[in-house]
Formats: sequence, structure tokens, C-alpha cells
Amino acid sequence: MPVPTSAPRTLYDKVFDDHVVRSGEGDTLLYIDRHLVHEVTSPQAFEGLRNAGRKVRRPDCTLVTVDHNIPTASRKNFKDVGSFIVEADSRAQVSALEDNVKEFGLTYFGMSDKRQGIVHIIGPEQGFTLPGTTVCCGDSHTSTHGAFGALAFGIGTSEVEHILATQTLPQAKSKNMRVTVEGDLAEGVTSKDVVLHIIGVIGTAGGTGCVIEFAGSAIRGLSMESRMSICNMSIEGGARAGMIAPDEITFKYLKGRPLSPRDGEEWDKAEAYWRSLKSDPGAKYDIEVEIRAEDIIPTLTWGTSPQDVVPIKGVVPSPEDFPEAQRKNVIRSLEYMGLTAGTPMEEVKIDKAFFGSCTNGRIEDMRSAARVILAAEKNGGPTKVAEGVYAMIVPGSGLVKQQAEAEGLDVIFKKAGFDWREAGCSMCLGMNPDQLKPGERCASTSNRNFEGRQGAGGRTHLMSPAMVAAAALTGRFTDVRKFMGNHIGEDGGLKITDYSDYLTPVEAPARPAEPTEQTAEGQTPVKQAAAASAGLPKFNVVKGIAAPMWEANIDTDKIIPKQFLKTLLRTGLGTALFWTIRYDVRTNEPLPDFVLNKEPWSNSSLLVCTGPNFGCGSSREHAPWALNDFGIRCIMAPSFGDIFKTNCFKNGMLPLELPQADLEALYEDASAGLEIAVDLENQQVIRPNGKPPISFTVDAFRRHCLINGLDDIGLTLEHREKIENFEEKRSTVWPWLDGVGYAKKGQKIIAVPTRQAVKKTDW
Ligand SMILES: CC(C)[C@H](C(=O)O)[C@@H](O)C(=O)O
Ligand code: SF4
Repeated sequence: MPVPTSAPRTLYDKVFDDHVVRSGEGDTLLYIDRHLVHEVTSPQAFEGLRNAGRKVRRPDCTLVTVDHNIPTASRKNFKDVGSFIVEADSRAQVSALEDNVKEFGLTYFGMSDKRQGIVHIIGPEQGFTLPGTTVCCGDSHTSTHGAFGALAFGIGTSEVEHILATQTLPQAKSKNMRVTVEGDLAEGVTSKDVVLHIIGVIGTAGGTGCVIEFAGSAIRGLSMESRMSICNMSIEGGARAGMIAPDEITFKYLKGRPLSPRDGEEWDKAEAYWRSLKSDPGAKYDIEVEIRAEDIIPTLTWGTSPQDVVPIKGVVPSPEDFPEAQRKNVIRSLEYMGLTAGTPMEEVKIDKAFFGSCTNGRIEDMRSAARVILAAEKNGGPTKVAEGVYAMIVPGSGLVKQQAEAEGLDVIFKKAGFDWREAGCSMCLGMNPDQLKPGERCASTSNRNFEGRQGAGGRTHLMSPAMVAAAALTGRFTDVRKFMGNHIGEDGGLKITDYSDYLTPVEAPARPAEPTEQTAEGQTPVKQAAAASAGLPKFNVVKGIAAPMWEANIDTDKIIPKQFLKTLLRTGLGTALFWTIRYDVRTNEPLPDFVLNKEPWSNSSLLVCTGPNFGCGSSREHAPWALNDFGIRCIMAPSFGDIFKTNCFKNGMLPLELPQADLEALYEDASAGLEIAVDLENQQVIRPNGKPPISFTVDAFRRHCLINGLDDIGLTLEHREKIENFEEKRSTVWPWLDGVGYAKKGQKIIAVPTRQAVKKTDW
């Protein structure tokens, strides 16, 4: 609720304060206005609800779609998931989602619905994402929605279950960071170049523990689509979330969206509130970064981390260009990427070009690619995709596809030899048939270039849609500005249409049935909650062999790659832990030199990593599940990815941050194969051979929960009255946030207030 206060606050402070259900011991309990759900991170969460006899608290604030696993082949002959998805694990995960949405009565955009698409594309498209809301999804790129001035962040599966059950989430307050980009962007420079440049400046751990507010004239001048691309990649800068204050551009984008506040009194009230969502003059930021727009030129990545950026006019860097501590990582990246230091980027050839993903799968991105194709043709450049290159265009949603086709973009693409696909995550992470083969090099509009991200052994270079289009046409990385002339202005000769024509699907499903009462007979929900809150293994002292690792930025794709995310269970992932570095990607044989394949480390119960930012990247809780299943209960590192850290705690594991010098000492003990003990009760790491112990501190509440094996849902349910009170006030102050529903088949989609249809949850 709006909080009376006189101290100047940031945009983040305001949205955070307005959602506090309760504060006190431990994290603050925040109300979550919008919950997006997809098939990969939800099966275990629904299973948890089912086992505890709980229902979804706010089906009207929950929107579900399917995106990661689905093939992007033509759906002309689509009948059902069972016959369309060939790969058994993918089919099982999508089918499980379809069963769950039916059982729990949720709004679902399935494969036969035109509104289906990547979860971060459909939320904004529908007006489900609104300024000043809290938005969560079991997906790290939930940060995308911050472009609307929402506080939007990715969560793990345990947290998905928590929100489904309680519509709240315990959260610690992050730090405030502001990145200001002042000035005008040069022609050919897009928001993707801006965000890659920013990540190059701050590094992938630069925003750790922070919410980044993007500000400055260059940001204000961007469209909503471009703002979304920037906020999308705040997670690649390590941040919890990215935010941009809403303004006229935001309001215009939202007007008329199916789930936006209705025109008239409701809209006026909403807009008045949204206008208050600006950082106050004098608000304090913990970190400030200033960037000049004129310093940015078309940019791309050369290595295996999003911070490995280089301007298109640059060359492949050499290990000597980096500080000593980073050289081992650079050598490994160059080797993986098959690049030689000093090679001009414009000489590097590609095998594939990929357009799509939640970063750049929107209509504006499609137009941008089409403009380059038209401009190249008009300015005497190539007219077709280069020989030997396969280029695919994957719209982010069915509605983007529909609109692009109405604008004739598909014709431009097909004529130039591009493959025009159906909506989904596609080759962004290749959990579906769209994948790179080992050694293939791809120019990609996606957001992650981790090892094996687009397919085992595949080599990914991130860049803007315009740059990917240029590379597809020439067959090598190309400065897109070469193709520009007077043909690449605002519309570049394209027929731009209004999105509102495309918000009506051919077929809209009927409103979901009301959720059924699922409380197990004879048990009050509070009792169930109490029972469920003591469900984690207790962590007291963990003693054993520790696996030594030194790499920086060990991302969760590296800890557990995509092919193992298709499980419906939390167990059984231990053998796949660190798959891409533990096994030969071509033969699947264990690599004898990898630490966990050697004695005594094959029995490790601890892990010591001297490199920072362990567990960065994706929100997949499969990463701690895999470590846990292997037998590792405690990871010691200089710093952790935010979501990974939370996911560890949710599984009764300890992510322990220690100073570099202590880690170096422990690394030596671990490398010698000696036993180490982590004593959480006494907050000490006990070293072998009587060496002095290392003291540490863990947040008191977290420590208490770990030692007693307490899980959060049960604890939260003790505050049910506070949640109900918050909801009552929310309905008065922000009535447009209640009730999401859709009209029946054939009718225009409109938001239907379903407040009365959503029964008060009687726990
Ligand atoms: C599957 C999901 C957990 C993951 C994420 O959190 O980002 C995916 O979307 C990704 O991009 O790696
Ligand atoms: S980053 Fe890729 S895989 Fe993840 S949600 Fe976005 S499109 Fe899907």
C-alpha cells in the first residue's frame, strides 16, 4: 500500500514499500501481483501443492503458457501435444502443465492458442504486466517486465510453489543501483547494443544484490520493446531486477491491451498512480554508473560470458589484455569458441543465425531485421542469406507472428531465404529440436552465450537483430551500418500496422473453471502448513571431501544444462551435475581430468570455488537439486548469483560467501583431498590437520531455518490474516489488479473482473 514517508525514495523503494505484507524477523513478506508460469519450473511446484493439499490462492493473478520445450515447426496440422511433440521428456513436461492448469483452474495459453508465446513476451502483450506491480516467474528473465516500472524478478521452483500457495514471497531488500545513459544513440545502434555495452562495463556480477534503474535521455527515448530488451538482460549484469520509470511511452503501449485497466475512471486512477512511480529528486543510490550514448557502437560478444563484449570494429582479444586473475578463463573461452586472438571480428564466419528469444522476439525486432534486408537490397548489398548459412526467425508469440505476417515481414524473410517459424524459446537454449551442432557458430539475438547454451559444443555470439540480419546476409559478422543509407530510416519502407488489430485471437478459450477446494479432508490447512514447514533436511555440521574449482562465473547452464531440465522430479540429477565439463560432449564418456570424476572428490559433500559469481544466470532450481543429489550440501565461493543463492537455502543447502584469502587456503586443503567441516551452529569452517578455523556469519533467520529444517511456505501461512488484509486494501487502492479473465470463443478479448469469482481462500 502507498506508504506515507517524506524521505526521497527510488522507483524500486516505492514499489517494494507498496507491497509489504509484513516485515519483522527474516525477510520482508511481499505481495506478488502477477505470477507467470511455464512448463519447466512448475511441475515440482504443483506437485508440492498437491502433496500438501493446497490450492492456487489467486488464479486470477496467474497466467500460464508453454514455451521452452515446444518445437517451432509449423502447427498447421497440430491436433494435440501428445501427437505433436516427438521428444518424450518434452512431451511429458508440457502434458504435465496441461494437466496442472486444468486441475488448478488456471488461465493457459496452450499451443493451439494464438496468444501462446515466450512467457516474457505474452505478459506485456496482454497488459498482464503493469506499472507498479510485483511480477514473478520461475525464470530469470522476468526482469524484462521491469521496463514498465514493475518490480519483476526470477525465482526458483520452491518460490513458484510459495507464490501459488500464498501469493506472497519473502524477500530481502536489494541495493539501489542506477545506470544512466545520456545522449543520442547513433544510427544502427539499438537497445541490445546499449545493454551489451553496459554489461561489458559493469561485468556479469556488477549488479549482484542490486535492482538496477535504467535512466537518462537515451533510455527515455526508447520504445517499450527496446526498454524490455534492456531490462531483460539486467540478469546478465547480475542484478535481481531492472526497472525503468513509466511514462507516456508506457501508457501508450498499455492503452487498449486486453488486461490493462479499462478506459475511463479505472484507467485515469491507474495512470495517476503510475505517474507517481518516479525516483524522487535526492533519492539515494548505492551504486551509480554513467554511460555516454555516443560511446556505443554496434556490439557483439566474443566469449562464453555476456560480459565478453567487443565493438564490431574490434578484434578477438588476447589473454594478455586481461588482468592476471582472469587469464585462465579467457584462454578457456577462446579455446571453446575456436577463436584466435587478434582476428578482426568482421572476419569471423558463421554457420547459423538465430532471431528470437525473450530479448529480441518482438515485432520491433522483426521489423529491424526486415529493414536491414530491404536496405541491403536497395543499397546493392546481398539479397539472400549467405551460402552455407541457415537463418531462422522465431517470433516471440503467436500474436507477434500474426502481426508480422499482416505487415508482410514474413514475405521479406522468406524471399531472402530465412526460415519463418512458430513461437517459442527455440534455439535460445535448445530444450527443443532447435539446436546448434558441436562446433557450429551462431549469430544470435538471444541473451546468453554460455558454453553449450544453444547445443552441446555450439558457439554463440550475442548481438542485435539488425546485426544478426547483416551477418546472415554476408555469412560473417558485419557492421550493420554498412547497409544503411536513406533506406533504413524510421519505417524503411515497411507497412507498419497498429498492434491493437492483432490482440484478438482467432479462438479464445473459455474462462477456466473455478478452482476446486483441495484441502485434504480432516486436516485444517494450518496444521498442514505447520507439518510442511519442517520438511527440509536439517543442516548442522557437514563434514567431508571438498571439490576444488577455480573458474569465475560458473553459470547454472554449466551446473546443469538444459536437457536435464525436463524432469518432473527434484531428484536423480546428480549424475548430470556439471555435464558439459564433466563428460565428453561427443561420446558422453566421463572426462578423467574433471575433479568430480577423480578419487577422492567423486565423494565430495562440499565444494570450494575461488572464482566469483558461482551459480549466475538461469533461475533453474535444478542446479542446487543436482548438487544436492550428488551429495554436495555446501558451496563456498567469493559470491553467488542471487537466484541460485536463494534456491540453495530453499533446499536446505548452504551457499557460503567467504573472503578470497580464506577460499585460497581452503582450495589448497580441498586439492590435497583433505576433509573439511562446515559447522553452521558455531559458524566456523574447520580445516584439516589442526589449522586455525575460519569464522563466518550467516543471516540469523536463515541459519535458524537451515538448522531446524524449516521451509518458508508453512512459516508464511502463519500470517494469513495479514495477507487477507493486504488483499482487501489492494482491491480498494488498485482495483484493476483483481481478476484476469477472458471472453468466450469468437468474442474480442477483454478483461473481465472476476473478483466475485475468486473465492476468499479459507485456509
Ligand atoms: C528454464 C529457465 C529456468 C531458464 C531461466 O531461468 O532463465 C531459461 O529460461 C533460460 O533462459 O535459461
Ligand atoms: S532466455 Fe531464452 S529460454 Fe529463457 S525464457 Fe527467454 S527465450 Fe526462453
